[in-house]
Amino acid sequence: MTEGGVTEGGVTGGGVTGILARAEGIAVSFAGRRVLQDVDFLLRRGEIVSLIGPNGAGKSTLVKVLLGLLRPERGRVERAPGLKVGYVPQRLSVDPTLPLTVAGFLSLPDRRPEAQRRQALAEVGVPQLWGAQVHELSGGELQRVMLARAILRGSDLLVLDEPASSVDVAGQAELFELIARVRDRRHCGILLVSHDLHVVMAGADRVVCLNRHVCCTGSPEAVGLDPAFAELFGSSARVLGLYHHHHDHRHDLAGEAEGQATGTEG
Ligand SMILES: Nc1ncnc2c1ncn2[C@@H]1O[C@H](COP(=O)(O)OP(=O)(O)OP(=O)(O)O)[C@@H](O)[C@H]1O
Repeated sequence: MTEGGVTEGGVTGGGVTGILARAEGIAVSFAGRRVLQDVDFLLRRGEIVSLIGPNGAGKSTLVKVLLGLLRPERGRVERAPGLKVGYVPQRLSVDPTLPLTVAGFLSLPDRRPEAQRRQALAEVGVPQLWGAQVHELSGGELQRVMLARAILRGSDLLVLDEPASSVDVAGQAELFELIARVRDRRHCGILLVSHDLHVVMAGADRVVCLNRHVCCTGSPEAVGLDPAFAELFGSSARVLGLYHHHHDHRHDLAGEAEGQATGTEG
């Protein structure tokens, strides 16, 4: 039924290549409907990559494939041996009747020394939240606490789902500075997943623009100027400037590509 393959020993995390995860030729269908087609993706240690695309573009599906939570119908996935992934969700549903402080939450599922927990909270800029109740945190605070938890667990790869959705514009700039600092200090790979094009401009090393296939990829500047990006994001993309890159396919009304994509890894 499937030709998908997952290899855990094929790449050297933090070694010669520094590749944390790689996917090649990925295809996924749900109930006979193709949601990913011929997708290549690469993430290296020390890199911040933004995976962007409109709602339903297949971003979460690709992340699940990369993390080994979903087996692709076609293609190949490789992960660095023993890769530790820290997932920072958009929000977390916490039972408000369950008292749980941030300090306690940082020790889930296994206990961590207080000094390490305090240091992780300080590293993400919210040391004052130590005694706060998790269910009372704002969206932005919760994301920082989740980030602290991922740091504490020594994650090699941090995946942040819609990182900018719960914070205002000023908060977003701060959050992205923080993400860059975490990358510099921990030398982990960071994958930002978003349908919000502003995330593109927020300090990623590389942007991958997905709409069932990789429409364009490269530096934020190059992607911001790509007509494929403009086509996906409409008029809001046009404020980003001029186009210089060619896009040799169009999307039909169902979002399917007509013709060939030429997106290459930047
Ligand atoms: N388990 C599933 N069963 C059936 N269809 C699914 C399943 N998971 C995702 N899909 C469909 O696959 C498509 C891609 O979904 P996916 O969640 O990957 O998109 P996304 O880019 O992450 O979207 P968003 O930005 O809205 O979160 C959507 O049309 C979705 O309805």
